[in-house]
Amino acid sequence: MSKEINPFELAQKQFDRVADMLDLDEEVRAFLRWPKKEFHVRIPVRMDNGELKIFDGYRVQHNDALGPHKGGLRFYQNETFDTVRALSLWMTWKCAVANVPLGGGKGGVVVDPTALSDREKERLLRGYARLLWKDFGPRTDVPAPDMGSNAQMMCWFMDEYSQLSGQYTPGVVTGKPVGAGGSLGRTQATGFGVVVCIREAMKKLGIDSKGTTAAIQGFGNVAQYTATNYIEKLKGIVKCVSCWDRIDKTSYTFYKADGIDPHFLMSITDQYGMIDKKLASENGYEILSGDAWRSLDVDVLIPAALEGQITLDNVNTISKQVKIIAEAANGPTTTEADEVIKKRNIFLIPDFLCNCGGVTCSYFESVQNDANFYWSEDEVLGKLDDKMSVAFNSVFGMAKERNVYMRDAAYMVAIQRVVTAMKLRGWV
Ligand SMILES: NC(=O)C1=CN([C@@H]2O[C@H](COP(=O)(O)OP(=O)(O)OC[C@H]3O[C@@H](n4cnc5c(N)ncnc54)[C@H](O)[C@@H]3O)[C@@H](O)[C@H]2O)C=CC1
Ligand SMILES: O=C(O)CCC(=O)C(=O)O
Repeated sequence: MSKEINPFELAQKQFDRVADMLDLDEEVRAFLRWPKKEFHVRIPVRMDNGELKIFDGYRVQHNDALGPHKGGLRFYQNETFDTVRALSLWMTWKCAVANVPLGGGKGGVVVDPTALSDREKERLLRGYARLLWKDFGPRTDVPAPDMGSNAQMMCWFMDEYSQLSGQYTPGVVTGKPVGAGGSLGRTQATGFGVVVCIREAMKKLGIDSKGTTAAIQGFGNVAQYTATNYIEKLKGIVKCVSCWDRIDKTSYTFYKADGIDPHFLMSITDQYGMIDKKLASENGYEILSGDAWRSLDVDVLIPAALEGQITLDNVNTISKQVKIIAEAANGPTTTEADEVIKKRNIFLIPDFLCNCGGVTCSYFESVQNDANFYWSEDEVLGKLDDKMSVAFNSVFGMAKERNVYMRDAAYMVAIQRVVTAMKLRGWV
């Protein structure tokens, strides 16, 4: 997110706006505007060259009225406490809108993971787990992969926690590899869920998905499976994806007028979502500026990389052809840009609804860990489709009933569920 946009202020602004619309009690607001617990740790790591480096790590637990705190652990060089705070609020609303019995949390380590060897990454991850393990647990707080982290890292977390607690505890973390307590379907779950939301939105808008076009920002976990599912399930065309190029220190858009081939691009993309520019260009891809994805003539725009990507400065570059913005990333749109999107009557699928497929599948993983019984991929994705469709339709129903913007409707559904649980538990 750019320096001027503070994501925590954005998350609080979005909440305040709906709190006003719901005429929410002052005490409840005060409770929900801030996280319940916050941790800042300094993690010492012996690097491969013998040097000792200290990394800052955060974990923020926003609300656990509906169940244990839940949310990813990011490894990102520009991480800030406020970004993690914002993301922990959004996790609370995400779990509530998905209707899974979980609360909100998020973690982050200030580090460029691409600059670490695998062994350094393991030491850093285990160091983070050692400092905070008493505040994690299957009934307390359960992390998951997020930007810059992956299934292998979750497995190290699970192992460190299990060793420290003296008990094999797969449910302390989700997004683990299949074969080490992970669930089939988790890798593609977020992108799969994004496409279920787009499918449901198209049904409501009377759009036949076949042949529709999309532009995607990013090409990491979420963007990759959004692209494959958009093409395979909706029979649509993805015109571009994009990525951050850490060698050139800039971003690029990879464009093909008749549609990209995500499987080919995945074969030339590294574990951090960086596409090989040379190989792409040799295979017929046009390499455009990092901003180009936003202004293409497409039906669906899908930010799937970072916070703060659609702002007042650039929202008017969005093509008149765009009918749907599907927010696959967390917090990609500022409140000022929201006003323009509303006026232009572009249908918005808000982030914590659009990308709740990941945490919903994480919930399925916890259920399987508790039962020590594992489901087939079809079973996982079938249940995910059902839950995502219900979540989409509950928000759409609220938007119609109250005649409000989809983001406000998603907040209304989520806040009401969280506040009901808080009241039932006697917290407010
Ligand atoms: N992985 C998951 O299950 C979930 C992720 N999210 C959110 O989705 C977004 C993406 O997450 P992942 O795909 O997991 O991350 P990732 O780390 O796998 O991929 C991030 C992608 O964004 C690209 N990128 C980074 N900076 C960029 C820039 N300035 N311009 C263009 N591209 C850029 C990277 O090159 C990479 O392709 C984040 O906002 C994350 O919080 C939300 C829900 C679940
Ligand atoms: O799978 C999870 O538990 C959380 C995923 C996440 O961090 C997110 O949805 O932003």
